[in-house]
Amino acid sequence: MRAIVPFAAERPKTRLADVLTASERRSFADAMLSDVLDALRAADFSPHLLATERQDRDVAQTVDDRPLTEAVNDALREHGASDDEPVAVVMADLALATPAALSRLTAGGDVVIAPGRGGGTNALVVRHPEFRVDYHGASYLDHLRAARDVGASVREVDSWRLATDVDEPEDLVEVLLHGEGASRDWLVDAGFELDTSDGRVGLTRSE
Ligand SMILES: Nc1nc2c(ncn2[C@@H]2O[C@H](COP(=O)(O)OP(=O)(O)OP(=O)(O)O)[C@@H](O)[C@H]2O)c(=O)[nH]1
Ligand SMILES: C[C@H](OP(=O)(O)O)C(=O)O
Repeated sequence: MRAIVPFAAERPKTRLADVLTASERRSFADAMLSDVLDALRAADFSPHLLATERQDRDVAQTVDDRPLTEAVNDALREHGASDDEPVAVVMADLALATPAALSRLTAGGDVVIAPGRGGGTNALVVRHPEFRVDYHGASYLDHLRAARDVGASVREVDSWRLATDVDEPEDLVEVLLHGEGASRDWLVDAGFELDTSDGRVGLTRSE
């Protein structure tokens, strides 16, 4: 199954600005993208990058610098999502995604939704030609509504790994705890460590 992977290349992960510089955020976002592409390929998806600028990677890609929703909807239109040719949309910041978790997206449903923590939509499979995305805000709720409006059935994938998109500094703790790939390695190389001194596990960084 084709999997569109949207990727904001120039100023990614601004919500991590308190703990990472702009160039570190670009480099870390790139490591997360590697993990997502690897996991998708291992789960037999064909990834297709939808990036705001061309990426020096061996992957099919479309460059589109418009906002996320417009770019994804155009890609859905172009690829013509249908029952015969479903199209997945998988975010590039799912650093904990495993092939097993991603494979759960492929079971039936006109629209399959893996919600993100905090109201977002981390992964979708679209089999209905009229379904369109509307990201940001509580996009999970907006996508349920959008599916209902076009008469599409919805199946939800309840997956902690797919629900954990890496947006805020506290999400880096989850990557250190549970990551298995380039994103975790990047954090370790950058000097991040778990802080288990008090209450909920936190994050420290060595100089
Ligand atoms: N193609 C494209 N992808 C985008 C765009 N904005 C975000 N994305 C991607 O969509 C996914 C989810 O986006 P966010 O969690 O908002 O990521 P972000 O924009 O890098 O992070 P913040 O600046 O902290 O909001 C990630 O895979 C981003 O790379 C965009 O305008 N165009
Ligand atoms: C793109 C957006 O991501 P979030 O801001 O929730 O990480 C969403 O899922 O609607």
